[in-house]
Amino acid sequence: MRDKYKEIFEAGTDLPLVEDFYTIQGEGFHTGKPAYFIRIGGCDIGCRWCDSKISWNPKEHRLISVEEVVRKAVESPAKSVVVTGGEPSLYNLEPLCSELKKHNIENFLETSGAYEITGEWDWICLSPKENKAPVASSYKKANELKVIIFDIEKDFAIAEEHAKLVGDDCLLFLQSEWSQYVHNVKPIVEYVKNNPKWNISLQSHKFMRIP
Ligand SMILES: C[S@@+](CC[C@H](N)C(=O)[O-])C[C@H]1O[C@@H](n2cnc3c(N)ncnc32)[C@H](O)[C@@H]1O
Ligand SMILES: Nc1nc2[nH]cc(C(=O)O)c2c(=O)[nH]1
Ligand code: SF4
Ligand SMILES: [Mg+2]
Repeated sequence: MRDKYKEIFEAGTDLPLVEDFYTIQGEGFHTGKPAYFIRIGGCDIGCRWCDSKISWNPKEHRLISVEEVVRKAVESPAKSVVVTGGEPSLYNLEPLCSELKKHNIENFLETSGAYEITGEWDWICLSPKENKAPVASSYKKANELKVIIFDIEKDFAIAEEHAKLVGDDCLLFLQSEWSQYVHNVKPIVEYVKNNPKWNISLQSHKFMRIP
Protein backbone atom coordinates (compact mmCIF):
# COMPACT_ATOMS: atom_id res chain seq x y z
CA MET A 1 0.00 0.00 0.00
CA ARG A 2 2.79 2.43 0.93
CA ASP A 3 4.37 2.00 -2.53
CA LYS A 4 1.21 2.56 -4.61
CA TYR A 5 0.07 5.67 -2.84
CA LYS A 6 3.54 6.69 -1.71
CA GLU A 7 3.49 10.32 -2.84
CA ILE A 8 0.06 11.04 -1.43
CA PHE A 9 0.94 9.38 1.89
CA GLU A 10 4.19 11.30 2.15
CA ALA A 11 2.87 14.74 1.18
CA GLY A 12 -0.29 14.69 3.31
CA THR A 13 -1.57 17.83 1.57
CA ASP A 14 -4.46 16.06 -0.19
CA LEU A 15 -6.28 13.23 1.51
CA PRO A 16 -8.82 10.66 0.25
CA LEU A 17 -11.94 11.63 2.19
CA VAL A 18 -14.31 8.77 3.02
CA GLU A 19 -16.71 10.94 5.02
CA ASP A 20 -16.81 13.89 7.36
CA PHE A 21 -19.56 14.58 9.84
CA TYR A 22 -20.31 16.47 13.02
CA THR A 23 -21.33 14.12 15.81
CA ILE A 24 -20.57 13.09 19.38
CA GLN A 25 -17.35 11.21 20.17
CA GLY A 26 -18.77 7.80 21.03
CA GLU A 27 -15.68 6.01 22.34
CA GLY A 28 -12.93 6.27 24.91
CA PHE A 29 -11.93 9.07 27.26
CA HIS A 30 -13.68 11.85 25.30
CA THR A 31 -17.01 10.00 25.04
CA GLY A 32 -19.89 12.45 24.93
CA LYS A 33 -17.91 15.37 23.55
CA PRO A 34 -19.13 16.97 20.30
CA ALA A 35 -16.56 16.65 17.54
CA TYR A 36 -16.21 16.93 13.79
CA PHE A 37 -15.01 13.62 12.32
CA ILE A 38 -12.70 13.34 9.31
CA ARG A 39 -12.42 9.78 8.04
CA ILE A 40 -9.41 9.30 5.76
CA GLY A 41 -9.35 6.39 3.28
CA GLY A 42 -6.61 3.77 3.19
CA CYS A 43 -5.88 0.88 5.52
CA ASP A 44 -3.78 -2.24 4.90
CA ILE A 45 -4.28 -3.90 8.28
CA GLY A 46 -7.44 -5.88 7.52
CA CYS A 47 -9.09 -6.51 10.89
CA ARG A 48 -11.80 -9.06 10.17
CA TRP A 49 -14.34 -7.27 12.38
CA CYS A 50 -13.54 -3.74 11.16
CA ASP A 51 -16.67 -1.59 11.16
CA SER A 52 -15.22 0.79 8.54
CA LYS A 53 -14.28 -1.55 5.69
CA ILE A 54 -15.52 0.99 3.13
CA SER A 55 -12.47 3.05 4.03
CA TRP A 56 -9.85 0.41 3.19
CA ASN A 57 -9.14 1.29 -0.46
CA PRO A 58 -7.92 4.90 -0.70
CA LYS A 59 -8.52 4.97 -4.46
CA GLU A 60 -12.27 4.70 -3.95
CA HIS A 61 -12.41 8.10 -2.27
CA ARG A 62 -11.99 11.58 -3.73
CA LEU A 63 -8.93 13.56 -2.82
CA ILE A 64 -9.58 16.73 -0.87
CA SER A 65 -7.05 19.33 0.19
CA VAL A 66 -6.42 19.74 3.91
CA GLU A 67 -7.48 23.40 3.58
CA GLU A 68 -10.86 22.40 2.16
CA VAL A 69 -11.63 19.68 4.68
CA VAL A 70 -10.57 21.90 7.59
CA ARG A 71 -12.77 24.71 6.19
CA LYS A 72 -15.75 22.36 6.43
CA ALA A 73 -14.93 21.64 10.07
CA VAL A 74 -14.44 25.35 10.79
CA GLU A 75 -17.86 26.13 9.29
CA SER A 76 -19.48 23.75 11.82
CA PRO A 77 -19.85 24.70 15.50
CA ALA A 78 -17.21 22.07 16.41
CA LYS A 79 -14.28 23.01 18.63
CA SER A 80 -12.63 19.60 18.19
CA VAL A 81 -11.82 17.36 15.25
CA VAL A 82 -11.35 13.60 15.42
CA VAL A 83 -9.20 12.23 12.60
CA THR A 84 -9.89 8.57 11.89
CA GLY A 85 -9.98 6.16 8.99
CA GLY A 86 -8.88 3.97 7.54
CA GLU A 87 -5.47 4.14 9.10
CA PRO A 88 -4.39 7.80 9.42
CA SER A 89 -0.81 6.88 10.40
CA LEU A 90 -0.19 5.89 6.76
CA TYR A 91 -0.14 9.64 6.01
CA ASN A 92 2.07 12.57 6.79
CA LEU A 93 -0.41 14.23 9.17
CA GLU A 94 1.70 17.37 9.67
CA PRO A 95 -0.19 19.52 7.09
CA LEU A 96 -3.59 18.52 8.52
CA CYS A 97 -2.51 19.17 12.13
CA SER A 98 -1.00 22.56 11.23
CA GLU A 99 -4.14 23.64 9.39
CA LEU A 100 -6.35 22.62 12.33
CA LYS A 101 -4.10 24.49 14.77
CA LYS A 102 -4.18 27.57 12.54
CA HIS A 103 -7.91 27.64 13.32
CA ASN A 104 -7.48 26.82 17.03
CA ILE A 105 -9.24 23.50 16.69
CA GLU A 106 -8.38 20.72 19.14
CA ASN A 107 -7.20 17.66 17.23
CA PHE A 108 -7.71 14.08 18.31
CA LEU A 109 -6.40 11.00 16.51
CA GLU A 110 -7.81 7.46 16.28
CA THR A 111 -5.07 5.07 15.15
CA SER A 112 -3.72 1.55 15.27
CA GLY A 113 -0.27 3.15 15.47
CA ALA A 114 1.03 0.65 12.92
CA TYR A 115 3.10 3.42 11.28
CA GLU A 116 5.00 6.35 12.78
CA ILE A 117 2.50 8.98 13.94
CA THR A 118 3.28 12.41 12.47
CA GLY A 119 1.92 15.86 13.38
CA GLU A 120 1.19 17.53 16.71
CA TRP A 121 -1.85 16.05 18.47
CA ASP A 122 -3.85 17.12 21.51
CA TRP A 123 -4.94 13.55 22.09
CA ILE A 124 -3.94 10.21 20.60
CA CYS A 125 -6.10 7.12 21.02
CA LEU A 126 -4.03 4.04 20.24
CA SER A 127 -6.00 0.89 19.39
CA PRO A 128 -3.46 -1.87 18.66
CA LYS A 129 -4.23 -4.55 16.12
CA GLU A 130 -3.29 -8.23 15.96
CA ASN A 131 -2.40 -8.14 12.24
CA LYS A 132 0.14 -5.33 12.59
CA ALA A 133 1.42 -4.19 15.98
CA PRO A 134 2.02 -0.53 16.79
CA VAL A 135 5.54 0.80 16.23
CA ALA A 136 7.38 1.58 19.49
CA SER A 137 6.97 5.37 19.11
CA SER A 138 3.16 5.03 18.88
CA TYR A 139 3.01 3.44 22.33
CA LYS A 140 5.03 6.35 23.74
CA LYS A 141 2.78 8.99 22.15
CA ALA A 142 -0.54 7.44 23.22
CA ASN A 143 -2.72 9.36 25.68
CA GLU A 144 -5.22 6.52 25.67
CA LEU A 145 -4.87 2.79 24.94
CA LYS A 146 -8.13 1.28 23.69
CA VAL A 147 -7.93 -2.50 23.24
CA ILE A 148 -10.75 -4.23 21.39
CA ILE A 149 -11.97 -7.39 23.12
CA PHE A 150 -13.24 -9.88 20.55
CA ASP A 151 -12.17 -13.21 22.04
CA ILE A 152 -12.41 -13.09 25.84
CA GLU A 153 -10.26 -16.23 26.10
CA LYS A 154 -7.18 -14.44 24.80
CA ASP A 155 -7.72 -10.68 24.40
CA PHE A 156 -7.40 -9.71 28.09
CA ALA A 157 -3.88 -11.17 28.12
CA ILE A 158 -3.06 -9.33 24.87
CA ALA A 159 -4.39 -6.09 26.42
CA GLU A 160 -2.02 -6.51 29.38
CA GLU A 161 0.93 -6.94 27.02
CA HIS A 162 0.07 -3.69 25.21
CA ALA A 163 -0.42 -1.90 28.56
CA LYS A 164 3.20 -2.68 29.50
CA LEU A 165 4.40 -0.68 26.48
CA VAL A 166 2.55 2.63 26.95
CA GLY A 167 3.68 5.53 29.13
CA ASP A 168 2.74 5.80 32.82
CA ASP A 169 0.12 8.50 32.18
CA CYS A 170 -1.66 6.64 29.40
CA LEU A 171 -5.30 5.84 30.24
CA LEU A 172 -6.40 2.24 29.69
CA PHE A 173 -9.68 1.18 28.07
CA LEU A 174 -11.25 -2.12 27.04
CA GLN A 175 -13.92 -1.95 24.34
CA SER A 176 -15.96 -4.95 23.24
CA GLU A 177 -15.98 -5.75 19.55
CA TRP A 178 -19.48 -4.66 18.55
CA SER A 179 -20.88 -8.00 17.28
CA GLN A 180 -19.66 -9.73 20.48
CA TYR A 181 -21.08 -7.12 22.87
CA VAL A 182 -23.80 -9.31 24.43
CA HIS A 183 -21.37 -12.19 24.96
CA ASN A 184 -18.48 -10.04 26.16
CA VAL A 185 -20.03 -7.35 28.33
CA LYS A 186 -20.23 -9.31 31.61
CA PRO A 187 -16.68 -10.74 31.41
CA ILE A 188 -15.35 -7.25 30.61
CA VAL A 189 -17.23 -5.75 33.59
CA GLU A 190 -15.79 -8.45 35.88
CA TYR A 191 -12.29 -7.98 34.44
CA VAL A 192 -12.34 -4.22 35.01
CA LYS A 193 -13.70 -4.63 38.55
CA ASN A 194 -10.83 -7.03 39.31
CA ASN A 195 -8.20 -4.96 37.46
CA PRO A 196 -9.16 -1.36 38.22
CA LYS A 197 -6.40 0.29 36.22
CA TRP A 198 -8.67 -0.47 33.23
CA ASN A 199 -11.82 1.43 32.21
CA ILE A 200 -14.66 0.37 29.94
CA SER A 201 -15.19 2.10 26.61
CA LEU A 202 -18.52 1.53 24.86
CA GLN A 203 -19.25 2.39 21.23
CA SER A 204 -21.96 4.66 22.62
CA HIS A 205 -22.78 6.20 19.22
CA LYS A 206 -24.00 2.78 18.07
CA PHE A 207 -26.37 2.56 21.07
CA MET A 208 -27.53 6.12 20.31
CA ARG A 209 -27.86 5.27 16.60
CA ILE A 210 -25.93 8.32 15.50
CA PRO A 211 -22.94 8.39 13.11
C1 LIG B 1 -12.39 2.12 12.26
S1 LIG B 1 -11.02 2.39 13.33
C2 LIG B 1 -10.09 3.62 12.41
C3 LIG B 1 -8.83 4.07 13.10
C4 LIG B 1 -7.68 3.06 13.13
N1 LIG B 1 -7.54 2.34 11.93
C5 LIG B 1 -7.83 2.10 14.30
O1 LIG B 1 -8.19 0.95 14.07
O2 LIG B 1 -7.60 2.54 15.43
C6 LIG B 1 -11.72 3.40 14.65
C7 LIG B 1 -11.90 2.72 15.99
O3 LIG B 1 -12.94 1.76 15.88
C8 LIG B 1 -12.54 0.56 16.51
N2 LIG B 1 -13.33 -0.50 15.90
C9 LIG B 1 -13.38 -0.83 14.59
N3 LIG B 1 -14.24 -1.83 14.37
C10 LIG B 1 -14.78 -2.15 15.57
C11 LIG B 1 -15.74 -3.11 16.00
N4 LIG B 1 -16.32 -3.96 15.14
N5 LIG B 1 -16.06 -3.15 17.31
C12 LIG B 1 -15.46 -2.30 18.20
N6 LIG B 1 -14.56 -1.37 17.86
C13 LIG B 1 -14.21 -1.30 16.56
C14 LIG B 1 -11.05 0.51 16.24
O4 LIG B 1 -10.35 -0.36 17.11
C15 LIG B 1 -10.66 1.95 16.46
O5 LIG B 1 -10.47 2.20 17.84
N1 LIG C 1 -19.61 8.86 17.06
C1 LIG C 1 -18.49 8.20 16.71
N2 LIG C 1 -17.48 8.12 17.59
C2 LIG C 1 -16.35 7.48 17.17
N3 LIG C 1 -15.19 7.33 17.85
C3 LIG C 1 -14.30 6.72 17.06
C4 LIG C 1 -14.88 6.45 15.83
C5 LIG C 1 -14.13 5.97 14.67
O1 LIG C 1 -14.71 5.40 13.73
O2 LIG C 1 -12.92 6.18 14.67
C6 LIG C 1 -16.21 6.92 15.90
C7 LIG C 1 -17.32 6.97 15.00
O3 LIG C 1 -17.33 6.43 13.89
N4 LIG C 1 -18.42 7.65 15.46
S1 SF4 D 1 -6.81 -0.86 11.57
FE1 SF4 D 1 -8.72 0.27 11.94
S2 SF4 D 1 -9.52 0.80 9.89
FE2 SF4 D 1 -7.90 -0.71 9.59
S3 SF4 D 1 -9.00 -2.65 9.47
FE3 SF4 D 1 -8.41 -2.40 11.62
S4 SF4 D 1 -10.14 -1.33 12.62
FE4 SF4 D 1 -10.41 -1.14 10.39
MG1 LIG E 1 -16.42 4.19 14.02
